[in-house]
Amino acid sequence: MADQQARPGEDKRPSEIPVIRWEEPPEGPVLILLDQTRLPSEEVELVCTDASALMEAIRALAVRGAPVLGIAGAYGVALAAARGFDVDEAAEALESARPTAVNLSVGVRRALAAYRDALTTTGDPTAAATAALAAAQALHREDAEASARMAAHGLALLDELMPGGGHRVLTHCNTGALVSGGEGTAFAVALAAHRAGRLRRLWVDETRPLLQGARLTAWEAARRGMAYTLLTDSAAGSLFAAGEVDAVLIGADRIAADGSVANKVGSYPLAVLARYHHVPFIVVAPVTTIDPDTPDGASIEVEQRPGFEVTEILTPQASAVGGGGGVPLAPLGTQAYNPAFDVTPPELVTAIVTEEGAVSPVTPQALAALSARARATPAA
Ligand SMILES: CSC[C@H]1O[C@H](OP(=O)(O)O)[C@H](O)[C@@H]1O
Repeated sequence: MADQQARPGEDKRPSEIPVIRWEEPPEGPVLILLDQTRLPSEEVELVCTDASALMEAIRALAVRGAPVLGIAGAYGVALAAARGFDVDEAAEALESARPTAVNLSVGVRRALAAYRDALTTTGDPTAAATAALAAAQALHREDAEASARMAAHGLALLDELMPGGGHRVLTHCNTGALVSGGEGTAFAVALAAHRAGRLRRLWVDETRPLLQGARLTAWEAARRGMAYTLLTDSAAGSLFAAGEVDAVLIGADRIAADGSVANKVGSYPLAVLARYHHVPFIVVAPVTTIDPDTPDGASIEVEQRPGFEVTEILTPQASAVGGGGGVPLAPLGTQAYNPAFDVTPPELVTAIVTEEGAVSPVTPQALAALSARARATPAA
């Protein structure tokens, strides 16, 4: 098997284009995104001038991944305020763009609260717009700091579970710098292990149907000089059976109060495989992904996506929202089942790693204590 070998010393961010950035050209403020639907073949900027454009970008997964969705949602509220649009309408539209990732709502609501508070105290829409932007920028900074802390806690857990290093880690979907204000969540742990010389192999699930693993994680791992190997999702089982996986590291889009974890579809089968083969199944996510208002896994709304994402290979020209135009993989008219996420019950989760530390076993009480600790920790 011709695996990619580690390239010590090479350690570059995924792109020279930031994943998300706010700019204020003379014609008015804009939110600029690195269009993730065009990666890895093209590094293209997507300029959003209003919340509607940002909502479409979120729906198309041009910007994607729970933590950065929260950052984007907050900037979207600031954009609407700065450009004089109806802020409440913009907030509602942004929150509806993708229902499973709780961070989107967290970011939108944080900027909206800042806007409303400032408008109440000053009566000045400009001051309120400034407050919304400050909230988005603070969230952006905090996420970068949280990513670094998750990486450190996650590596410490890997070393504790598997003393001696040489970790062979399997990951699913994409959880690197493309989903974060920093270096990501689960991927950031693998990157920390690589930098410490303790990552023997990163197994990268391609992650059908939108191929976040093949298109994005493999690309990030290559830029970071990591030793990685791409595999089809269906090949993961044989890797476990061959004893080639020491741990599974995945992200999360929403963690219910009971510890149920919603994440990219295909995560739950990995949890079952990990349990059967006695391999740690580790979830890495910021505390803000823990949603105390969602009691259990059955309460999590799982986003259902269009069938053409399964029945077609989407070319850069084929919109991931408009649909069609891709290369058919199935007979025309084929109906497809396409949940974007699945839910893993807490009993299959070895640990949840956050910026406040790791929780294991995963219990409602431990998660509540973690959230309380985060609230008590001063923001960056
Ligand atoms: C840790 S955020 C990344 C998270 O988001 C992905 O979903 P999507 O690509 O649809 O935004 C996937 O669930 C990842 O684990």
